[in-house]
Amino acid sequence: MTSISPATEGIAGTARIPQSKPHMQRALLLSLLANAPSTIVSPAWSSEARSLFESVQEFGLNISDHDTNMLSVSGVGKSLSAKSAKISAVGSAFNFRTMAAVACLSPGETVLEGNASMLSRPVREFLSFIPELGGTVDDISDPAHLRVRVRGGRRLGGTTTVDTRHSSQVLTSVLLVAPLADETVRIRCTHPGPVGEGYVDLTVAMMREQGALVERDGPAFLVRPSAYGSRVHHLGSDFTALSYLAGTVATAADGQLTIADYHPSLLSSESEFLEVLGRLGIRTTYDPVQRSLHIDRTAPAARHVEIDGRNIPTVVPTLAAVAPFIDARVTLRNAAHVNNHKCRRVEVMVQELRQMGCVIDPTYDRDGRIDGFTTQGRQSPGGGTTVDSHGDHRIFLSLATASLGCRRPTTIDGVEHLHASFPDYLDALAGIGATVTGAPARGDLITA
Ligand SMILES: O=C(O)C1=C[C@@H](OP(=O)(O)O)[C@@H](O)[C@H](O)C1
Ligand SMILES: C=C(OP(=O)(O)O)C(=O)O
Repeated sequence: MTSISPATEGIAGTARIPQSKPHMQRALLLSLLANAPSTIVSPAWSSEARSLFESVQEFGLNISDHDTNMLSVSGVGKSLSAKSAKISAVGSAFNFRTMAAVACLSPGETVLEGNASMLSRPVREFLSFIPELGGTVDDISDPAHLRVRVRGGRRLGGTTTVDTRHSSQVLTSVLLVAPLADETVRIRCTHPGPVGEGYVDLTVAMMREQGALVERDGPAFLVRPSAYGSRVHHLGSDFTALSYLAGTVATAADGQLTIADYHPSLLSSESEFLEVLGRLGIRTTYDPVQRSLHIDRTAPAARHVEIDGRNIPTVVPTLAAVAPFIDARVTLRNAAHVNNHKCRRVEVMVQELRQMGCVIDPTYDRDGRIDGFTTQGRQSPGGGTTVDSHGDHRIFLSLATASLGCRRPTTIDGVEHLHASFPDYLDALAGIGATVTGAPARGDLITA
């Protein structure tokens, strides 16, 4: 068990964060689907990126050169075929959904498998794009695994309707493979403004950079047959990883931080998050020459800071962790979809923060679902307890952020899941002055 002590002396120093996981995953997929060589500069090797890397190799991605600074590969374009019949996405819904879409392009049969956490997420009932575009899909799950068998279509194309209320990832998955269909693909979204829209915009931007012909008209997309060309991918920084360190500027007794080698990404969710931090009184100042991001504390922008969680799903748990330490009321709404993740992230954060002694209440949407949280001003929670990260890296990271502001050390289980997005997190935390005990050796973290 890992224990994090109160940061009564404050935090200070310089830290580094990983490159963006969403960019890395898209870069791997686009590299497979490209007809030409691609290079990923400073690849971001989280366990989820590694697992996707293995999957795209199964479909034919070829490595030409690989060291810590550079990954050079060549893709197969439309000539996809799975070498092995089985692809494992472990606990990553992004990997499962995107690989299901990729399997649609492959003439053979592919079995995709995910762990038990994915059985309770909106994954299997949202694969109807496969038959709508001309492939077939059978659900062969058992109680411990989500498992589907996908067979690609002879002639892919047509119209598919995507439900965009629960996740943006299905839309991203269909979009990514659509240029390689034989005929034009039309995608109709059930609702205007998908949740996590910034991620869809990132998908479209990266597709266009590689030559895909994508048009958007409100909730409708039209993708014409086109080829993905060669690309050198420079990944931005991972703003969700940033959130856990930026949050410590509010939760620790005092302090300021510098993030070295910070590269703003193309994600609109990132700029939205930095704007929210500013309103909470966590100021970020970017120096484009030094490529550093300085973070310090100022006063919140209002007595009641209201946040819309729709486009910033990954940082909703971080904001819940930070809210009890802000000198203002904080209310975050429109985040019911964040309960569709590795665990029911909003509900779990409210529950575990209460266990640590925080006063935080859930908010409800019109259908009576928990859609956010509200706090009433700066608190001094007791801590001194053990909390559960529910097997979810983002919950561990968020609870660790809150732990620095408690009066007694907090023990958090699930450190082994940090590898999913931020393998060097504990070193970064120790480097800014936090006291962490019981941390495992790096090699003991889960690697896939
Ligand atoms: O496309 C992506 O890379 C992601 C999309 C979002 O998923 P949801 O729309 O399911 O929240 C986000 O939460 C996830 O961490 C990454
Ligand atoms: C993107 C994430 O999860 P998933 O792919 O499982 O939705 C995440 O937890 O960072």
